Amino acid sequence: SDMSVGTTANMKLGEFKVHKTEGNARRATLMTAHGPVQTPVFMAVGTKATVKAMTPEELKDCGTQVVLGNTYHLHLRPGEKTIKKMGGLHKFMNWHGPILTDSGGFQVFSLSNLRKMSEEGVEFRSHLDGAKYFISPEKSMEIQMDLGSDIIMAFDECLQYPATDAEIEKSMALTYRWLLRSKAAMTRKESLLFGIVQGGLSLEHRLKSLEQVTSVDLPGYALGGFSVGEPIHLMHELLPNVAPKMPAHKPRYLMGVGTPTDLIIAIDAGIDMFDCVIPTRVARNGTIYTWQGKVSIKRTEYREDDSALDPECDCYTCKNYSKAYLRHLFLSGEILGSRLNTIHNIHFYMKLMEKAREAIAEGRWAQFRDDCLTRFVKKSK
Ligand SMILES: Nc1nc2c(CCNCC3CCCC3)c3[nH]c(NCCc4ccccc4)nc3cc2c(=O)[nH]1
Ligand SMILES: [Zn+2]
Repeated sequence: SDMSVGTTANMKLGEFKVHKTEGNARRATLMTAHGPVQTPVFMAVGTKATVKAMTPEELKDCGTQVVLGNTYHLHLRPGEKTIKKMGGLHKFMNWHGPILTDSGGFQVFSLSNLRKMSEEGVEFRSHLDGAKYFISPEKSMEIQMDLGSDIIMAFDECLQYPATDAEIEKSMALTYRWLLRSKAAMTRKESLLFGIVQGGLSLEHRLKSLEQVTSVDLPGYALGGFSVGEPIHLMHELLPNVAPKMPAHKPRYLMGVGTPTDLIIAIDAGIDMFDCVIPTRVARNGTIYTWQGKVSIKRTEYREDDSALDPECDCYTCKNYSKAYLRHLFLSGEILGSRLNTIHNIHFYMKLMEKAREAIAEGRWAQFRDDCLTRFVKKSK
């Protein structure tokens, strides 16, 4: 499995070692201050210093390697200065593996009632109590460094969809200037700064932003501006024309993506890292991902169904509970229902990535890709 690619001993901080490729897909290892990350990797979203409904031990048991923190939320509550005083985010949330934090820009645009944008940064009111805040590239770096993040995202502007060519050009130019300020302000040597490529859904602008952002020497690069309301096929069509053009020996992170099908398509295009709230969010709403497609646990047909969520899954939930019981918990609004469904969905996503890593390492990625796409796009029940 993951050790088939040999040892990660004597890898330097930030080193990205590509062990095997098959087409654009690659099996690699990224070394962080909190240990190696085996890629392709799905990273669990822990917005408010917790991956909702799961303990760190359960995350580890499901194969989680990296947890995401949220600069915007943690800045508002409890504040990065408090978390720093408590020993940093790893100690605060008792997660001692790698942590990646987003830079907060995307969250400001999607959560707060924005007050005003300027060259300097973004002024906004908190979605919690309406208090006024200001985030800039410098402030975002300060917050992420105070949190003790292993992978820090540059402060960018994520354009909504649709956007005109003029809006795209203006925004990606600002994102580039903010990247230079982010790099100048990120002085924490244990942290890896990733740049973010924008450019909307336009290949021409994507390649221009790619050229600008990758002209800045950084340990990794992300694709932002996707999964922002565009028809998903547009992203599927653009990825194979953009991802392979990103630096081959640096990690490629597709932000905010996605469903199991999205992950398979993106790995095939050359993406290494992913994050999305889908597996945790839809679990709490009773939607379960399985190797036979999606299951909606509330369906009446499961009322007396004694079988596991997924006969092909070996997670704690599938080994110990029936669909009937999980349907009962969901309909009763029981907290245990959220916990058990989340454990399964996170385990499924992590197992999907583990199988993808093994398939690439063993030269059978094309077969695995096609098998997954057949399984996942089958109608859901
Ligand atoms: N800096 C930055 N972040 C982006 C993010 C946030 C990624 N998760 C961050 C975690 C850190 C903590 C919180 C999240 C994105 N998320 C999405 N789509 C999510 C779409 C989605 C929403 C709800 C359900 C399913 C899909 N597109 C994104 C684009 C950008 C971007 O350009 N720049
Ligand atoms: Zn399971």
